[in-house]
Amino acid sequence: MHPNRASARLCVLLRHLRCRSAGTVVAHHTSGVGSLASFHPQQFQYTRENNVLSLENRKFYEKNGFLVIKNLVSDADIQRFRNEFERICREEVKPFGLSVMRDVTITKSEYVPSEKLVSKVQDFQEDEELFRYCTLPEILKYVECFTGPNIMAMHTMLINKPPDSGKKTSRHPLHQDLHYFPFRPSNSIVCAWTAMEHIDRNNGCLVVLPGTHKGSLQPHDYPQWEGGVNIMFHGIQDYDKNNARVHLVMEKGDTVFFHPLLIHGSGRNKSQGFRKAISCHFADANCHYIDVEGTSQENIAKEIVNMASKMYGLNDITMKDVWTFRGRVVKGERINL
Ligand SMILES: CCCC(=O)SCCNC(=O)CCNC(=O)[C@H](O)C(C)(C)COP(=O)(O)OP(=O)(O)OC[C@H]1O[C@@H](n2cnc3c(N)ncnc32)[C@H](O)[C@@H]1OP(=O)(O)O
Ligand SMILES: Nc1ncnc2c1ncn2[C@@H]1O[C@H](COP(=O)(O)OP(=O)(O)OP(=O)(O)O)[C@@H](O)[C@H]1O
Ligand SMILES: O=C(O)CCC(=O)C(=O)O
Ligand SMILES: [Fe+2]
Ligand SMILES: [Mg+2]
Repeated sequence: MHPNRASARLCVLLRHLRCRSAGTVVAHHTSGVGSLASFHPQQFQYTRENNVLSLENRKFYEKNGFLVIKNLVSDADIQRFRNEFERICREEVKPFGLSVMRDVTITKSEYVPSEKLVSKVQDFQEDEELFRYCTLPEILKYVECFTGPNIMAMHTMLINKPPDSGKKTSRHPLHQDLHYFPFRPSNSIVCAWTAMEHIDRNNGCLVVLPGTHKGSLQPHDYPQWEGGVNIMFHGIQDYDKNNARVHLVMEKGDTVFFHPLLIHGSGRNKSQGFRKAISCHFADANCHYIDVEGTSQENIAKEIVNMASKMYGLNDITMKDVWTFRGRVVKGERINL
């Protein structure tokens, strides 16, 4: 799309969304505890009752901040996501709003449209084929246990972790996703991350620090890595090195649901293949925006807002605008976000 047309479209959209949200009554969900939770002997804080999670599942998530569901997404769906990703890389389609990221070691190399030069695509909310992931009933069924029935898909990514160039830039530093999000409460946000192939320590699996979702949001910044760091890959500067690290070995279709405060990252890809995963962050539509000015999130907010302003040639964009623009309702109604 021509950049002027794109920014004109964005202006109209933002005006519309600002009007809409101005008239909305703010109704906060104060806790993640569902109405039937009181029938259980223990109180749950991070999950809601809806007859999908077994008691064992719920206890696991409450304690650890993540839950892996095996074989949740079909091979046929994953093949469709792969096909569409390849079409995007070959520039056969250019979904509105989508960002294509290359590894930091090759950002200055000549641009050839190829899957081998793309490390991730982000914000595919306007790509019907990839966005199907965020609407799959088998995914939403689980998401609802964390968000409740009004569900927004807030942030979408397909990660194509490249074989490491030798500079270790394929790592993703340990971080909490909440660092990027100007909405709360955190217990009403969940990430779904689906392995698109077998993923283990060799090709750079997810690494999680179980139980860290019970802590608070930590300050994040670029790690001091000799070989360079990818843009916006902030990490926690000093996390508890004694905390157990768990490497999540996953098969194609396996899906992990995790809390936005859970500290996680991913290791180097030592294989020759491009390790693929697709993910979406969902939130309860009742969540509310917060002002991150003066908080530890200010550094990333500045980067995100600058990037969006550059992308659309607009200079009065706010963090709330960026996230309002990215968000899509996938179940129930759009409320505050
Ligand atoms: C839990 C969620 C975590 C999240 O990630 S939340 C969302 C935050 N991230 C985003 O929104 C990323 C959105 N995308 C972008 O910022 C841009 O698309 C992106 C990746 C910079 C590419 O920009 P383009 O304009 O398409 O490409 P370009 O090649 O002209 O680059 C613009 C400037 O950025 C630099 N760059 C691109 N990819 C990089 C990388 N991987 N690491 C470090 N720097 C990188 C590039 O060198 C260029 O810099 P300069 O202008 O020449 O100084
Ligand atoms: N020394 C370190 N300091 C800070 N973060 C690290 C360090 N080493 C690894 N990490 C981060 O921890 C996570 C997992 O690392 P992991 O040890 O699994 O991968 P790796 O170091 O790339 O590979 P491996 O240890 O299997 O050779 C990643 O997010 C990585 O960025
Ligand atoms: O797939 C990965 O390597 C993890 C990415 C991640 O945690 C993120 O982008 O927030
Ligand atoms: Fe993350
Ligand atoms: Mg290591």
